[in-house]
Amino acid sequence: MRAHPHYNPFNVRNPSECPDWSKVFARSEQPLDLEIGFSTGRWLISYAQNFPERNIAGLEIRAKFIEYVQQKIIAGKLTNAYVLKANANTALAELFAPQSLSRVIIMFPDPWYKARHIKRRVVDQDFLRELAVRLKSGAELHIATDQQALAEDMYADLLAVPEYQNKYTRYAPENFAGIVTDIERYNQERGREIYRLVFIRN
Ligand SMILES: C[S@@+](CC[C@H](N)C(=O)[O-])C[C@H]1O[C@@H](n2cnc3c(N)ncnc32)[C@H](O)[C@@H]1O
Repeated sequence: MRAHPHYNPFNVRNPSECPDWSKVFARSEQPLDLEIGFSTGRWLISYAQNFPERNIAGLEIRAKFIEYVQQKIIAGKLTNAYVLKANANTALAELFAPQSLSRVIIMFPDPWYKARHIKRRVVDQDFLRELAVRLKSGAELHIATDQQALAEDMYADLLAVPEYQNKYTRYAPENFAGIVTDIERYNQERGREIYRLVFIRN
C-alpha cells in the first residue's frame, strides 16, 4: 500500500513548488523514474515489481486509467509506484524538481499522423527542453514506437536539443527493462518492427 494514499501532488499553491515526493514513496532516497502515458499500467506495475530499488511515477491524461492503476498499486502493496492525472506537456515543471529524474520512459506514444494533429504529440522539442531540466546528468530517456515516421521525427527532435547530443544516443536493439506493453505485445504477435530510442542526458 502507498505510504500516503490520499496525498495529492496537485495541492500545490505556488506553481513553482514541487510535490513532496518524499511523502509519496516509502523509500524516497531511491532513484525517481517516470513513465508518461501508462494507459492500463501493464508496464508500470511490472517495472515497480521488478525494480523495487527504484521509484516509478506515472503521468496519464485519461482519468479512467488513473483509478484502474491506483487500484493495482494498492492491491500489489507497491510502495515504489505512484500515478497521477497530468498532461506531460504542461505539468513537468510543476511536478518535478530540476535534475530529479533518473529515467523517463515513453512507450508507444500516440502517433498523430495527420499534419494538423502533429501538435498533439507528446514528444516535441519544447517537451524535450522542459524534460532536460528535470533529468539528472546521465539520466536515461527511453522511447519506443511501432511507427517509423514517428521514430524518425522524434529522433530528429532529440538531435536538435543540445542536452541530448552525446555519444550514447542510439536506436536500441533490445527492450531495456524486458517488460512488454499492450501495444508492444500486439505488434510482436504480428511480427512488426519496434523502434527504440535511447538518449542519455549530457
Ligand atoms: C498509444 S497509448 C500507449 C499506452 C501504453 N504506453 C502502451 O504502450 O501500451 C498512449 C497513452 O498516452 C496517453 N497520453 C497521451 N498524451 C499524453 C500526455 N500529454 N501526457 C500524459 N499521457 C498522455 C494516452 O492517454 C494513452 O493512454
